[in-house]
Amino acid sequence: MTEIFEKIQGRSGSDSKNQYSSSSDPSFKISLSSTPSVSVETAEAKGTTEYDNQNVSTSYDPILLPDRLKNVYEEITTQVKQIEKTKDSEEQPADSRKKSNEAIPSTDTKTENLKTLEPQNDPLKTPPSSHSQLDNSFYKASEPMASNQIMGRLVVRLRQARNLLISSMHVEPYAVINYDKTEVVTPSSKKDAENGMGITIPCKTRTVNENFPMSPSLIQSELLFAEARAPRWDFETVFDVINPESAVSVSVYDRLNNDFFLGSVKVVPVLLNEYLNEGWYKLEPLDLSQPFEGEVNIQSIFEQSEITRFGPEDFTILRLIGKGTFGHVYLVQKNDTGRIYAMKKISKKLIVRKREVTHTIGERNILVRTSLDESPFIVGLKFSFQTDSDLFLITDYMSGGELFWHLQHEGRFREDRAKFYIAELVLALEHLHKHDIIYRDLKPENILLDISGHIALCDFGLSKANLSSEDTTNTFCGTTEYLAPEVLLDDKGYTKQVDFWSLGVLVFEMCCGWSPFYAPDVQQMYRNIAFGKVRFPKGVLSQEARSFVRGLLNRNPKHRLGAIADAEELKAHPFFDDINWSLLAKKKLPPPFKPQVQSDLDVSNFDQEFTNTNVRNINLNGPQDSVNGSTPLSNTMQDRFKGFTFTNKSLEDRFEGFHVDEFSERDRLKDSVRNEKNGFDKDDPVADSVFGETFEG
Ligand SMILES: Nc1ncnc2c1ncn2[C@@H]1O[C@H](COP(=O)(O)OP(=O)(O)OP(=O)(O)O)[C@@H](O)[C@H]1O
Repeated sequence: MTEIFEKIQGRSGSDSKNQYSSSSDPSFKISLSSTPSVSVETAEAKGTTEYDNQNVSTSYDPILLPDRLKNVYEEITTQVKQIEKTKDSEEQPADSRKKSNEAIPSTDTKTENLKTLEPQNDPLKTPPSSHSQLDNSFYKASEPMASNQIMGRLVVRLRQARNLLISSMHVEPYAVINYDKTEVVTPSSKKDAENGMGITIPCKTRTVNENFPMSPSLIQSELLFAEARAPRWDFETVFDVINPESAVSVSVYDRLNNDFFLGSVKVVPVLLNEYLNEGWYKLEPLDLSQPFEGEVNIQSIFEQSEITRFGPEDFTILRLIGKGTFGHVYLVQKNDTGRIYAMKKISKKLIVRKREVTHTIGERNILVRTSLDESPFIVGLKFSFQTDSDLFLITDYMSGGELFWHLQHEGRFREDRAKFYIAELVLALEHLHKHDIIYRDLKPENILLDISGHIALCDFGLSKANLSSEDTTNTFCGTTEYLAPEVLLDDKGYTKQVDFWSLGVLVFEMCCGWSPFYAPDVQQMYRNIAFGKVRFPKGVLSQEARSFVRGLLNRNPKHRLGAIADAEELKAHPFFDDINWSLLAKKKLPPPFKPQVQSDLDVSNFDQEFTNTNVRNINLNGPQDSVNGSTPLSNTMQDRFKGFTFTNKSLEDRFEGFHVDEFSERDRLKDSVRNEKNGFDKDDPVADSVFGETFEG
């Protein structure tokens, strides 16, 4: 990978910022997409220019281009502006363009004179973020090519930081690099001595009072402090590019001081083939009103790929990390980029046999939908494909493991830690509900932690899409302990409110260490859910937390917290008084717990029962277990899986109104529960009474 940067830098013949990389090869092309859109050859070649993509608009800074490309630049700019004009005259609203970079590179002495060439109101220019005083010389194609045209690799290199705001020289800065929900952790910074690099001392530390010259030991400690403020990583990683809107975000922490947060920055790279993005980017603090220092040097290069479809042969299985009802989940490595993912392999025969085809296609569709959209706290789908016998979902690997795993190991969480997870879950549910999706299977096993300790929901196998706020559904599904009473009892069906009930169960379980309705016997558990009292253990939950749980565990869904204004109501509850929702949504609130993860390949947060399994002989291209057998599925059956493969081509969500998987057990169960409770009227407002430590929803 280093070679790529060296190649590019070598070509441009300089190390300066934001250089356009040109080749000495006269046939070198600036190509904006794999299909003919804007293709410009260099002066030495024919010089033909083709344009046909109305969506392309970009801008280059001519000062940054080698001389021989300046003409080309001018030609592009003129043509692009013409395209823009045409678009404007077609009455496309100017503000329909997406804002791009959330951060801008900072200027340094070298780039100071390379300031904006375009007028401030140029729509192609990224608006500087309000809190930054720095100039912006970083552009992106404001309306990138259709997403199906952009597939490739983004090589990102985090070189170093400078002027970090640290209080002592004893630090071990490392960074978490995130692109399109894929996270990578760098090792701690290298000492400059290891790099053979000299170090620079910031001016202010060099002021010397002539009457009191600095002693050698003072100079030495000044030097060490300056060195600590400018850690060097020279770390490279490669990401798969699927969503052209995605930003590279870099967050710097201090490993030595309890993962202390030293700032973060977000940059949307220019996705032009082999274009070198480089700059010093100002780090942002959590609280933007505070003065803050620190910058990072980030380079990235996009390499376009011709491949638009992937299959099992493009991945290598490394470990088994989980088993679900319909298949196994593996830690895999993508062969071309080396990127690590989780691969869920689902047996077609098994889902046909269990009449779960619609749910499985539904899961894939919801993941596609949430992946193409900025969905916080939902595991990101990268690829989906199929063979004759199996379906495959490739998602970002959440190396922090299941919340269940941590809860099991720690017994229970402190309320502030539980609150953090619940708050992120509220945002995840808010997002799903806004998209008319009910999650229906909220439980600690389906809540994963990423490398930083943020949550990500996985397993949308039971989710139901296309259900607006008034709509009801009545499939009997979910995990017993978390089932809302109306799922058991209400013939008219249930609504999104079932997710908030499960959330109430979760808050209780996280803080108290057991589930409020748990019973070893399932029938008893149903009875507890329908009629049981909830007992709060003494001194565990604050008043606000109890009130929050009571609000959620209200048996009448019409009176449940969230019934009127969905997640907004939950967010406004006093339990969350100390949560800054906008910072939380941007993942800028530091998680209360950071999972121990040494590298991308670390599986220590998963059950050894899975991770110790030998996976060497697994054949992803054919049936491997007895359930698949050897008889192939009929063509009619295979047809039901059409559309599962996700190539990031135009998204045609095919959410069918489905009504499958009714458990025959359901009616029997309802009757038994009803018989127990004579006269229970589900429509009655249920008294929210609390008797000391006990309440009935
Ligand atoms: N992206 C991921 N990163 C890390 N681990 C994952 C990921 N996806 C799934 N897992 C692990 O695999 C387990 C099973 O995955 P999942 O719940 O999606 O499978 P399932 O077959 O739908 O399971 P279930 O039977 O519970 O419905 C998860 O609980 C988790 O431990």
